[in-house]
This record gives sequence, C-alpha cells and structure tokens, in this order.
Amino acid sequence: MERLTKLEVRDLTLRFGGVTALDNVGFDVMAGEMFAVIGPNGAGKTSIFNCVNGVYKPQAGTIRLGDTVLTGRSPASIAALGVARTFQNLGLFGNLSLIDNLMLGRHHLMRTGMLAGMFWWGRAKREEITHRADVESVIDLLELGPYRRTPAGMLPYGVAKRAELGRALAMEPTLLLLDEPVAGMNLEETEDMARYLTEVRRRLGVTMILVEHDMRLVMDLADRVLALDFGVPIATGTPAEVQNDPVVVEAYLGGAA
Ligand SMILES: Nc1ncnc2c1ncn2[C@@H]1O[C@H](COP(=O)(O)OP(=O)(O)OP(=O)(O)O)[C@@H](O)[C@H]1O
Repeated sequence: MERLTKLEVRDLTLRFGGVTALDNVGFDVMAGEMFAVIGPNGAGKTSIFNCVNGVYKPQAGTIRLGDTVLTGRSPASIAALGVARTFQNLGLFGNLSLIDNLMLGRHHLMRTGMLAGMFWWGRAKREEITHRADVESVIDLLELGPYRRTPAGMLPYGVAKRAELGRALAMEPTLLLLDEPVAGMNLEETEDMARYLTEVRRRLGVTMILVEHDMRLVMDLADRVLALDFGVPIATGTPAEVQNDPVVVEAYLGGAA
C-alpha cells in the first residue's frame, strides 16, 4: 500500500458499560501529517488508538485508511494493512537482541514461512538478507547501531523507547500510532526523540498520530491537534490555536483542580 495515506474517522462512539469513552468523535489525518490527540487522563486518547487498530470494537462510526474501511476488521488484518503502534510501556521482547526485535516487526512482510524456508532455503536466505538490510536502515535512521546485539531488556530507558519506535518502523507502516513516545524521559532524551521523530517524518513521510502529555513536544511536532475531554472533541486546530482555546484550558485546569 502507498505510504502516504489519509485516515478518516467519522462519528466514532465507544462505550464500556455506563462509560462513554468516545462520544461521536470525528477527524481526518492527512497523508503525511503529524496529528496529535491531547486531553486529560481518561479523555479517550488510547481508546482512539485501540479503535483504529481493531482491538476495541466501537458501537458506532467508521474508520477509513485510504479507500479501506478498518472498522470491523481484526487487529491482525489492520496490522497487515500497515497500521503500526508504539506502546507507552514498550512492546519489546526483553531477552531478544534489538535487531531480532526489529526483525520480528517485519514478520508480516515475509513471504517465506518456516516450513517453506526449509525446502526453499535459497529463497528464504535471500529474503532474510533483504529484511536484514531494511532493518539496518531503520537502525541507521535512529542511530541504534551500538545497541544492535544488546538484549532489549538491558537497553537504557531512552534507547529502549527509540528501539520501540524502530520496531514499529520496521513494519514499514502506512500509519504510525505513537503512544506517549517521551513518557518518563528527561529533557535531553525528549529532545533527542523529537529530533528522531522529525527525521522519520522527513525521510519516510509516514502519516502519524501522536498521543502525548508533553505539550512542548506536541507544540514542536504536530501539524494539527485534536483535544478531547471525557470522550468529547472540544477543539481541533493548530497547536497554538488549541493550546489557547479557553475550553481546552478549562478542561485541563478543571482536571487539575
Ligand atoms: N477496556 C476498558 N474497559 C473499561 N473501561 C475502559 C477500557 N478502556 C478504557 N476505558 C475507559 O474509557 C475512558 C477513556 O480511557 P482511555 O484509556 O482511552 O483514556 P486516555 O485519554 O488514554 O487516558 P490516559 O491519558 O490516562 O492514558 C476511561 O474512562 C477509561 O476508564
């Protein structure tokens, strides 16, 4: 699938018993755009990701990636369409080396299965070499070379977050969902991550949705922002417009009070 793909979310409603996690949410993410979703704790940000990747089944609404309707599809089929996400608490296998974690991210792109690989050794080998080269280009992009053979569980926190981004990029995503990529990072690590995300965007042009509490990162990176409060969209616009919107300010202050 073409990497530059638009995402359309229409009338999305998601309920858990009496809780309405998303209430008639709609937005478009343009091809190649960095779109941020912000809001106080429990506003519904993660629920949006879980609806897009098929983990949650919304009661109403449609999500479309390019010409393909995602709603109703399984998480595996949505991943195969090129929707990748990073996890706030890292989705890496701690005992596997960084490079093996990234190779696993490419599993759905591999044509030769294990059994076929035993009989078609030559083809499997060639495929492995191509995949290794693609993984190496992600490692170069994120400057992870020195950690190539390090077990993911031994990586310093900031590097592990970057490896987590690498794992998602190794899937060659059309749409990348970034779940709090700088959560728990110090200022220096946050600035590094901002630089890598800018580079990913410049070099790969992948469409991205960013969920993040760090407003500085959102202000620096996002083209447009959607603010949610109790599952209800309260503002959409440029980072500056949304940050100064009185309803958004009230939602945050109200949450802090
Ligand atoms: N699996 C679930 N079962 C029941 N309720 C859920 C489930 N997932 C989310 N919710 C509820 O839906 C609402 C939105 O949650 P969500 O995790 O999407 O918010 P969030 O904006 O990502 O919050 P945070 O910033 O704390 O991560 C909350 O009231 C939450 O308790």
